[in-house]
Amino acid sequence: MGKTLYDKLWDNHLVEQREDGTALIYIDRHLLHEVTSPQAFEGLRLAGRAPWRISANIAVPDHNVSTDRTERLAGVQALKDEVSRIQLTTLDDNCAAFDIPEIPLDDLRQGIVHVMGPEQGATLPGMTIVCGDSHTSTHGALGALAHGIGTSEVEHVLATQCLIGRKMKNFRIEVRGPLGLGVTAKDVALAIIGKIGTAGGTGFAIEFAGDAIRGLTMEGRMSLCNMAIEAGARSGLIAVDETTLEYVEGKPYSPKGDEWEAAKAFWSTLHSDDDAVFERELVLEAADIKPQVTWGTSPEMVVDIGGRVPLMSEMATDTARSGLKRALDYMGLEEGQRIEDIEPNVVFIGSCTNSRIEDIRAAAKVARGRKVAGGIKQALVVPGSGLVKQQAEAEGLDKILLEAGFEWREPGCSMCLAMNADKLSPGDRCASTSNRNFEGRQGFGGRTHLVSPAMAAAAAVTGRFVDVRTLEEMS
Ligand SMILES: CC(C)[C@H](C(=O)O)[C@@H](O)C(=O)O
Ligand code: SF4
Repeated sequence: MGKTLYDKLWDNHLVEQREDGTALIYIDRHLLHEVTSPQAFEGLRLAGRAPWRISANIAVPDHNVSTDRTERLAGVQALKDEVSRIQLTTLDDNCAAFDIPEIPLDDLRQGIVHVMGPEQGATLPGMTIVCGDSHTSTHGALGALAHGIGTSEVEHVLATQCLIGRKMKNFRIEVRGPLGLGVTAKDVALAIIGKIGTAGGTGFAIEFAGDAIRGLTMEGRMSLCNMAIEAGARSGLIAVDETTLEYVEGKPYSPKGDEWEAAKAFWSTLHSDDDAVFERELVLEAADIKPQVTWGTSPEMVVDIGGRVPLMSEMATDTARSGLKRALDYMGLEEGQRIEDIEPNVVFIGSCTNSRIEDIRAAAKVARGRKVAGGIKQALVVPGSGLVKQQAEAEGLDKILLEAGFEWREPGCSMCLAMNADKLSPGDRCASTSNRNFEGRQGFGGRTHLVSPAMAAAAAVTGRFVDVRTLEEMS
């Protein structure tokens, strides 16, 4: 019987399979950030242990960093927020004490851990990759087995380079046919979650397949795998192809010379066999996927831009009715309200879902020659890393965005979650390219609508949600 891509990656890293279903797997790459590493380092300290394989680790600050240029230039010690300052200095101190390679805050390569990894070639096909962060699923876009771990597991991986786990089941989601103009990987991710729900992928590793997926750039593939966790799956995967190899070639940590040739030959085997068996399969037609907007407090509360908020009468059960009521109350929306009548007052373009160069290009394309609408009090564009920022500036994208009235910030998680100075105020309504719209996610009382970068930029320049495909430049 053939193997799935996930089966191959699992088997290649299996150290020991136990009869009770648990297994020990070897971890090739461990990414660290400031939020989930302090207790792990403390654990090592208390146990008198040292990291097992120093070179497998790479750390970067991202969640608590300031995205304000002046504050950034002043350095970590000058950071106004005390909690953030402690988090960041603790990461620096721990990396220094345990010899862990760290990309510091003032380094051009600094950025959101899930943007930095692939960019540096720290993420490579065929690897097992973990990080104390649920969006580690992002890295599966390169044909790696990648998932988030908890803080105690961070300590375990540091100490042993291994992880105890259970094999997941295989779920293939095939998206057939080309995506329409103005429809992006983000829309595919949201449409899938709208269909299967936030628990639809629980217990599975999802392999995204089909020509719509093969047609995505690496940036798009990362956006999609990033959101596998929002569909309940700890890992998202995409088979290695020419697009993957082209992306990986020449990255700082990528193999070179003969090693590159050998790696390439091996990586080319990293796809599901024709006769591989998936426990669950789903097929979607790309032509049916339109730009998506979430209206509620879970990523599965999502509709097409042309759609409307559900009606109470459409809910089948009392639980569904009270769930809808609660979401509508929090979001300040009416049942049946048209999405195109919703007016955000904040726009956030960034996060590990959508802060790569192609995302900034998409936003700038919509912003070019237009102005941020009067009702928008803040429109932030936050590149995912210093390298993305540099590339965008080389292409003049910062100028286009600034000209239109957007703010152009320093890299970090920013307004994706309220762990730094970029926050929504109670009642703010944000068109956001991030991945979670839970209550309070972007700040206490803040309301989040998840969209693609082009849709967020369109909302910024029109002051309401609008089908980006109807804006002149896109047609
Ligand atoms: C802080 C971290 C543990 C968390 C995660 O695991 O995802 C964060 O990145 C998030 O997006 O909520
Ligand atoms: S950008 Fe958001 S989702 Fe991604 S790692 Fe940071 S906080 Fe988590």
